Amino acid sequence: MSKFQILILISGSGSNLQALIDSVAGKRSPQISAEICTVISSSPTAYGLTRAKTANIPTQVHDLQEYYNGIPKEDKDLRKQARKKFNVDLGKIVLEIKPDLIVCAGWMLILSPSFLNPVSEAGIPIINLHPALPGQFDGIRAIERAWEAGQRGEITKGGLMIHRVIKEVDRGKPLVVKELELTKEETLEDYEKRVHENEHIAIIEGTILALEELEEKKVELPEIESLKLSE
Ligand SMILES: Nc1nc2c(c(=O)[nH]1)N[C@@H](CN(C=O)c1ccc(C(=O)N[C@@H](CCC(=O)O)C(=O)O)cc1)CN2
Ligand SMILES: NCC(=O)N[C@@H]1O[C@H](COP(=O)([O-])[O-])[C@@H](O)[C@H]1O
Repeated sequence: MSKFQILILISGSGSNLQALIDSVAGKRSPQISAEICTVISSSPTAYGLTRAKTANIPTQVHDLQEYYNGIPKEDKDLRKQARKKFNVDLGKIVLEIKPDLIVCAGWMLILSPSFLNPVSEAGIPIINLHPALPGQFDGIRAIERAWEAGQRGEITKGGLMIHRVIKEVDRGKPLVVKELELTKEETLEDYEKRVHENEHIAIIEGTILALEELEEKKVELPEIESLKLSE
């Protein structure tokens, strides 16, 4: 029986991609029973591309800056059109590959409805790793912002989550949530290290949960089809 195919979106170092690569290869538990069909990076210099190539995983670069080339920063409308085409084209690339699941593992660009809608219509779920608790620090620099809030005594808990990707950034349904105590004595570097260690576990757990949901849907479908035929 063919294995589920996972497409992974990255933008940087790819340490979470590496955790998924190692899990799929059986080098890290729990093991993901699926294949990584493609890694797409938003940056041509992302070290994650090297990690993927080392693991013989096909890679592509989908660089927003290439879409912005020649457009002055001040030309907001033209840049908006270019960004929309970036999303439309990314959707076409993904639908051509037809993965079963998309994992955002450090993908640092907001995905617009021009991408999300066709992918959703194709029935391809997307999950994302975010280094903050649900509703805590949406967007970028979440680790730093959580640590700073801890330093100000505003919060005592930070953490990270794996969540469904919807239009509203970092507001999709959480699949995995890991809370981390924040103390004023801990340096940002040490907190960041703890976050990353837990991310590498959470991204495997979240991917397995998403695949299990796909499996359940696959099992349900024939039953529904057979019920329809018997009517
Ligand atoms: N529609 C969605 N897109 C994305 C989601 C999501 O939940 N819904 N998750 C993000 C990942 N992410 C946080 O986990 C995130 C990444 C980047 C940004 C962001 O503001 N990016 C800016 C550029 C930032 C910069 O480089 O200065 C942008 O896209 O213009 C927010 C959240 C993946 N996408
Ligand atoms: N908002 C998204 C976001 O901040 N994602 C963060 O990018 C890093 C990717 O690291 P990696 O490239 O080593 O996997 C991770 O820390 C992840 O939480």
